[in-house]
Amino acid sequence: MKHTINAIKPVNKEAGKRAQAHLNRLTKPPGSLGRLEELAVKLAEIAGNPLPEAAPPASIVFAADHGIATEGVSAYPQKVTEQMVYNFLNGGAAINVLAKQAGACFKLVDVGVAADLEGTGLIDKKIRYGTGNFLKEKAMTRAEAEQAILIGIEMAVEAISQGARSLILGEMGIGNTTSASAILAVLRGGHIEHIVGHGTGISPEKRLLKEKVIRQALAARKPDCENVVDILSAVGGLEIAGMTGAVLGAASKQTPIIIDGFICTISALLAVKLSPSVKDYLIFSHLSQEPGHKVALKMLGEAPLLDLNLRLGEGTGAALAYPLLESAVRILKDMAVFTDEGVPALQNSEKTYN
Ligand SMILES: O=C(O)c1ccc[n+]([C@@H]2O[C@H](COP(=O)([O-])O)[C@@H](O)[C@H]2O)c1
Ligand SMILES: Cc1cc2nc[nH]c2cc1C
Repeated sequence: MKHTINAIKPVNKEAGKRAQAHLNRLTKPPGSLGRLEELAVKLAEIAGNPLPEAAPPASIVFAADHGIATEGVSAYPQKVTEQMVYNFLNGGAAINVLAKQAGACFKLVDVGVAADLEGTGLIDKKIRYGTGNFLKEKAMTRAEAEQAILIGIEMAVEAISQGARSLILGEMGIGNTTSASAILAVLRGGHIEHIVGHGTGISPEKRLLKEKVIRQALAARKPDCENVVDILSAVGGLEIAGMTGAVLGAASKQTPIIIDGFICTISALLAVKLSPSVKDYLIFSHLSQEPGHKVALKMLGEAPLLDLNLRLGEGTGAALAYPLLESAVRILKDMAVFTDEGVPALQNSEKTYN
């Protein structure tokens, strides 16, 4: 992990300036493509190249179970994590559809599902059969948390070595909004009412129970808010740690990583805590309905690209935002520039896309 963190460099601001200068010469009023221009500059900074690439993307979903689910904090039973893994492997989940549309290769990584799984395409990196119920015991050992981060690094680096030029990050784990909310509460301090939400769709009464469970668990576990591995081992999730690793791995390889909803953003927050330079490699796709997401994004000083009332996870919001990266790249590469004579003939581009 140290080796990867040391390999994370600040992004290349000079390449971003060159991209911005190019954007300003394109046949449009300066700045008129708004946030798409910001995205183009960001991609140039990440790649260290004013003409960056985003294609092809790879979609990586980390799956794991949560002992805290037995406290009745989710609308669904733990078994659904396993059922959804088979759905992912059969290509029937929302992320399969959206990753295919984005032209992404899809990877499903089991870091801690509480069942023995088998199937074509499954990447078996199981560390344990779900976390411990962190109301009663630590979620995992520090060694397990570190191992999950290392697996995440390995998965991201492998996808990039196989040709991915951007990553679409996602997760699956019944109960993981409770874990993510607990982590956010540790990092942020203060009251938790505004960060605990309805997850998969729990009732107002269950949401109050969820709040109580988190409050009691934090009082019992007392994680060190300055230590990412300690936080993960106290109240974390194996897939949350895996995604933190994937973020570190992508940043170490100067590759943009598209962050999905609430749980994924909490993983990103942990990665930024480990290495502040990571932040400039992250693209926040959408605003989740989970209230803690707004809080976490504010801590990072980030505004997501989309707001579609999503709360599914799996990387669906990240996959939906991916085409915007490709649009930013194509604007940089394919638009005509103003000449001394004014607007050039508009049929200037010979490039076509299928
Ligand atoms: O991505 C989000 O913002 C998001 C918000 C709410 C729920 N989820 C998904 O729903 C599951 C967690 O919800 P819960 O209620 O079981 O804690 C997990 O599999 C997540 O992928 C995801
Ligand atoms: C059906 C279902 C699908 C999911 N995908 C991500 N989290 C999920 C939670 C449930 C319950």
